[in-house]
Amino acid sequence: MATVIDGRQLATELNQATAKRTAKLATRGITPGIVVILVGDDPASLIYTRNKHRRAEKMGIRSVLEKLPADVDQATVMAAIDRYNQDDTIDAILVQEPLPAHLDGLAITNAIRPDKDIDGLHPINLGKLYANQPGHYPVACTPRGVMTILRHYNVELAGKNATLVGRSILVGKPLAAMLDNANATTTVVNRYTPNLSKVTRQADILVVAAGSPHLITREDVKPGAVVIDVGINRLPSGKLTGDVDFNDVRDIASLITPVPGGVGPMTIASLMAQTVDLAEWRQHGQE
Ligand SMILES: Nc1nc(=O)c2c([nH]1)NC[C@@H]1CN(c3ccc(C(=O)N[C@@H](CCC(=O)O)C(=O)O)cc3)C=[N+]21
Repeated sequence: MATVIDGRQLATELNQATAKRTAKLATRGITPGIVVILVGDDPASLIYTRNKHRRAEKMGIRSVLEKLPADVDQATVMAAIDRYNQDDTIDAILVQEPLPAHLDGLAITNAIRPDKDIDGLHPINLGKLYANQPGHYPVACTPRGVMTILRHYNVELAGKNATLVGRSILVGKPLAAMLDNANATTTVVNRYTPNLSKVTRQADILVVAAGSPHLITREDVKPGAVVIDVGINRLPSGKLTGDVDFNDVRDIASLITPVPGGVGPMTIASLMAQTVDLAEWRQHGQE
């Protein structure tokens, strides 16, 4: 029977550590600041954004919510980015995904100052991660949270097979780079991969971020594997469920994340920790 990873508990511990760091910065008159730019009124995005805002304010991070209408034009979004790039009270800029199709998301991502790029999506930050460069730079918060979970539960990575189902720029791609940098042998599969099950069954660490409810069942999992479920799917009943059929897989895995209460809370906690990192790094750059 697998140990169920307690993402909420781990997030609470990380949030306490982050709050201590903001308290210390406050004695120097520094308040880390994050802006979340939300375009339109997608209900799921509204919930996440409000959660982030509440969490930030609770831990001494100034949080600004910039709500723009669904039909906003590109120039207005670019002007907002430019304003926050220059605003010294803002350390972190997050543009909530998904964006409406009429907007050029790449141009928006590329306009964010790399040292304020809280999602680690700017090509400069992605390139540094891919090259495993030393030094300080932001990385995507969900993968960062997953790496923290793996470290906390002492999951050995060097020499292990890590397989990722999903290759998004916010999760699969950066997490594959992080696992590779930690000397795991990484395999990234996608919807065109033949014999998916055969590949996933080789995984010592299986990360699923495909956005497909209960895609992974026990036949897809190697006995004793560590299973990390990044999927968040809302069922018609309103219940949240992951990309892994938790009840089917839990007794074959050694460690498994639940949904909710697994990766999600760690994403938010990592976002807060990295906002404080960005504030500290910028401060050091100015000294
Ligand atoms: N630029 C950008 N960066 C993101 O990091 C980003 C984004 N856009 N767009 C949407 C996704 C999704 N995401 C979640 C974060 C926390 C939970 C979370 O805390 N989930 C709770 C449940 C929350 C609930 O009940 O709804 C849990 O899993 O336990 C979920 C989803 C960040 N995302």
